[in-house]
Parts: sequence; C-alpha cells; structure tokens
Amino acid sequence: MPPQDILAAMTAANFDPAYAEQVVRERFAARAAGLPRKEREPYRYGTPRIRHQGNLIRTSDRDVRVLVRLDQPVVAVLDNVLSDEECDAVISLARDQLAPSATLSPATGEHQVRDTRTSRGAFLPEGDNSLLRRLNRRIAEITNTPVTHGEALHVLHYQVGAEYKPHPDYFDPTSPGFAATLKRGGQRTATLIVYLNDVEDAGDTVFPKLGLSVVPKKGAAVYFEYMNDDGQLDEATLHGGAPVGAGDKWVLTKWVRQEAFR
Ligand SMILES: O=C(O)CCC(=O)C(=O)O
Ligand SMILES: [Fe+2]
Repeated sequence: MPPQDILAAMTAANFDPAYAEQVVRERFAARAAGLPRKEREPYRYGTPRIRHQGNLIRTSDRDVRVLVRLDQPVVAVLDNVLSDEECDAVISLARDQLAPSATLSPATGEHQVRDTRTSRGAFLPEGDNSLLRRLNRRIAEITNTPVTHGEALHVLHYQVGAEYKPHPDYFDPTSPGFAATLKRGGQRTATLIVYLNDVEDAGDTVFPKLGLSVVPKKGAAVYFEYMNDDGQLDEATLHGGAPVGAGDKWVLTKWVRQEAFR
C-alpha cells in the first residue's frame, strides 16, 4: 500500500494526523534506504564546531560563558549570549508579527498548524536592522559558521500550556516533503536557542533521549549540533519545548545550514 493510502486510512480511522504521519514516515524511511551506507552507520562524533577558549566564547562584541558541555551528542548551555536590553528589543520587534507556528509536512512539504507545536512565531529577516545584524554576526561566531549559512532569526512565544513536542531540527532526507527546503542551503547542521525571558514555571527545553532538561534563563542559550562532515545526522539531539506552567516563554532560534541559505 502506498504511504498516502495508509495515511488516509489511519486518518479515516480517527488516528491523530500527526501521529499517523510519524508512523508512516518511520515505516517508509526504513524501507527507503536510498541513503548511502555511511549515513546509516552510527553517528561519528568529531570535534564540536562550537568555538570556545577555556570557559568563554569570545565574539567581536560580547564574551559568552560556557556553563555546560556535553560531547555525545554535542550540546552546550551558554550564558550571557544576549543582554537583557537586547532580549527586550527582540521581543518588541517580534511581538506584532507573531502567527501560529507551523511545521512542514514530511509527506507533502506543506505548512501545517498542529497540536505538536502550539506556540506563535515570526521570522525576523535582518534587512537593515542593526540589532539583528549584530546578533546574526555574534551567533555566527558562536556557532563557528559563516553568517550566510544561518536562516533568518526566528522568535517563538509560548503562553501557559503551549509546547513544542520533541522533534529533530534536521530534515529527514528520506521524506519527500523536505526536498524543497533541503535545496535552500542543504541540511540543517546546528541550532542555537536563546531564552529571551525568565519563565515563571516549566517550559524547559527537553532532550528525551538524554534525560536532559535546560531551564530557560533570560539571555542564556542552548546549542546543539547534529550533522557531521560525513553528512550523518544525530538522532540523540531529539528535543522539544515542554509546556509552560506559569508565565510565558520567549525564545530566539537560529538554525544553521550546511551552505548559504537562500
Ligand atoms: O522552545 C524550546 O525550548 C525549543 C524550541 C525548538 O525546538 C526550536 O525552535 O527548534
Ligand atoms: Fe527544535
């Protein structure tokens, strides 16, 4: 039975559409096996790309502090990434532009609003905004990647109860729906999530395969990388934004691509 028919049958049988899609994707990803062998082997960890000297990452305009380092998978918790004023300014820039967050359908590539992601969000193209230009440069220096490889900064706002269920940030190369975005600069290789406010309760960034939970702190960030030089993708970086318990949560995300993002 082709994937589309299975999906339709499951949806007709009242399965949650996101769940149905996930099952079908996993089932067919295994069979697709169009991937070169080395990409199917266990992930090989090299030297983390993130650039630090001792406990600091020195960027051209700010010293960022490394609080936590994990090597396998590569995860780092950083502090002092943005100043309080910069956090507030980014929130003001995004506040009027927020729209319900969408995810890309792995089957069709369409944008879908689903209960797996209940935040509101906005991309912030740099244009001639000097704050965004400064932040893009700083983040490129932290992630040790060319500034052109970064997607536009993305702000997310979660109200009480809102969440982003665990997901990888890379695009499964065997899913037909991701082919178009993969043409725009190749695969995603790393993510930096900056917390723009202190959350009153919960709203952690969770890594279910690691039992790791990063508590939001204004100006701090979590970095993780999931593609190596062989093009392997690290499933251990599965992560999500846990439901906010009280207050609200603002984050600024930078997704870094393999090549220049267009
Ligand atoms: O809100 C969070 O803690 C996670 C956000 C996230 O996973 C993303 O922006 O890709
Ligand atoms: Fe994510």
